[in-house]
Amino acid sequence: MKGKKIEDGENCFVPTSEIIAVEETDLNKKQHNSGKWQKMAKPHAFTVYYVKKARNHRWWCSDVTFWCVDEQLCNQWIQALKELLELQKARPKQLLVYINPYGGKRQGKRIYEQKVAPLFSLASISTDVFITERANHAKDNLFEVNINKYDGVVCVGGDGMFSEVMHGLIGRMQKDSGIDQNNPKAPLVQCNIRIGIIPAGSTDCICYSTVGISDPVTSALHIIVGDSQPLDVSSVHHNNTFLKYTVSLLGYGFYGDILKDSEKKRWMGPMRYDYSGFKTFLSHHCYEGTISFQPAKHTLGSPRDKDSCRTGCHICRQSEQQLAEQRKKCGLKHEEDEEEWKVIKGKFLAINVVNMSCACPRSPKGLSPAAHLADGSADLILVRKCSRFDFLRYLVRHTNQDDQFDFSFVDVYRVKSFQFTSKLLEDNESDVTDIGKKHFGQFCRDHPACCCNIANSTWNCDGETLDSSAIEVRVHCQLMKLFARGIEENCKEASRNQSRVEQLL
Ligand SMILES: Nc1ncnc2c1ncn2[C@@H]1O[C@H](COP(=O)(O)OP(=O)(O)OP(=O)(O)O)[C@@H](O)[C@H]1O
Ligand SMILES: CCCCCCCCCCCCC/C=C/[C@@H](O)[C@H](CO)NC(=O)CCCCC
Ligand SMILES: [Ca+2]
Repeated sequence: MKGKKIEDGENCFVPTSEIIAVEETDLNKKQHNSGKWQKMAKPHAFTVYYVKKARNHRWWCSDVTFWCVDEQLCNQWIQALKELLELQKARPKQLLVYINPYGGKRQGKRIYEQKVAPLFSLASISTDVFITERANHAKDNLFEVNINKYDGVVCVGGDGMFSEVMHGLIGRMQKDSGIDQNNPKAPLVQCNIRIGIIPAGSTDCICYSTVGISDPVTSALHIIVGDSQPLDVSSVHHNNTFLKYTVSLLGYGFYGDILKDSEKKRWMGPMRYDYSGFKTFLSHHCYEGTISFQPAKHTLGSPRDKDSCRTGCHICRQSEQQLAEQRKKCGLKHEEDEEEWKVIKGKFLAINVVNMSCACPRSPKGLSPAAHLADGSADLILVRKCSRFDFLRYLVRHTNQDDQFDFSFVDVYRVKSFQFTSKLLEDNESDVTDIGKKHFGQFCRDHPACCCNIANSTWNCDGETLDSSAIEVRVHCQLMKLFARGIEENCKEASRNQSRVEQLL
């Protein structure tokens, strides 16, 4: 925390919504050997802790101390400011915190204890902290806990840990409402308990794409001020069996293969993705199959838009209104969907379905820079078979400002539902007696030199592996909420204005 001293004639402007706490100042701890109040016989003081916005969407906690001789006046100020804070009804008072001690660089516990817990305590937030001992511990616990006691759930970890907590919360919500998750057409019940993400994983793409930075203090402050960001969630089914939910990337081929390989190298920490990424790039496998999807006609945007989803996004707001109208009309009844399906067959290096941009420190604009957080759609990115050099050109564009969709071998669609069946499964279903296929080994029969893999790939579902050669995906508009506000526009400008006001007044 940084301290700030306001000298005579100087003023400070902070909106109440960005005040973290107000406290009487302990004069024994505070040095007051400079300034006009130094001459005060018996000074009284209070400190206001507030959000300071820095560059690149980073927030930190700053403070300013006010001094006066009149004790009563000082107390009146403290009281008045505390009353103003009480009016901030969206702020959480009681949180349930899950820490994955093994995510990312295994720093989750330290990050929480050193950077986050002191801020929660400053903001008078009570917490029940649960350190996980195994995978799915948090998810299982969410089915047992008295959830109504909490104003939110915080997960300290990476995308995988977030996914676990999300599955626990959504699953619990459906169970309590008697909704069968195995029915792919069931209208799911919205989850109103917000999730806060304290990034301590390897990619932290969900945090980065919803806050604009992967920084534990920034995320803690978004939780404290009670931000709320709705989020689309896609459900993944196979043959009327629920498999998983996804909010960031559902990827087959390249990203699935990276993940599968990297799971064996967890001991490497976040570096495992670089190692497996390089290996998978060299292997250059493509996969054959059939894709069907329903275009998302209800939303105004397109994946080729130049504008990205930002705080208060009008496209997401419009989807929210549509959702509310639909609920009024049909309640929880399933609405028959007659919309057309498009079918594409081919050989692909990567099939990616993204519910959000998937921006992360490795790729600051993400896999689909114009994807929206809460518009009820996902972007389907198809990377067809191409040369290694072309695929590298495509990948490099994830790291610079060039358009990664401007390639003849890349197609992108905004969809509301999607299906995939691998060629292998189609062949097995249509011709189970074709023994030659079973004996031919792993690679393409027609072109042994080509890299088309007859074996299936794996799905990368928010960083968790999922093996299924046929899936059915459906986007559920704004199924859940995060303690975030989306990425703020002109953050630098905002921070410059704040400091200008501070200097001027
Ligand atoms: N105590 C635990 N021991 C082992 N695994 C755990 C434990 N707690 C949670 N997990 C599992 O660890 C997996 C990975 O965790 P997490 O997402 O936090 O880190 P990561 O994979 O390094 O980061 P990212 O997902 O951002 O790439 C999750 O699937 C989660 O279910
Ligand atoms: C020559 C330079 C080429 C550089 C190419 C960089 C491309 C980076 C794109 C990153 C996209 C991340 C998508 C997010 C996926 C997460 O749900 C998942 C879980 O955390 N992470 C990964 O699968 C980890 C995926 C890691 C991929 C490397
Ligand atoms: Ca979306």
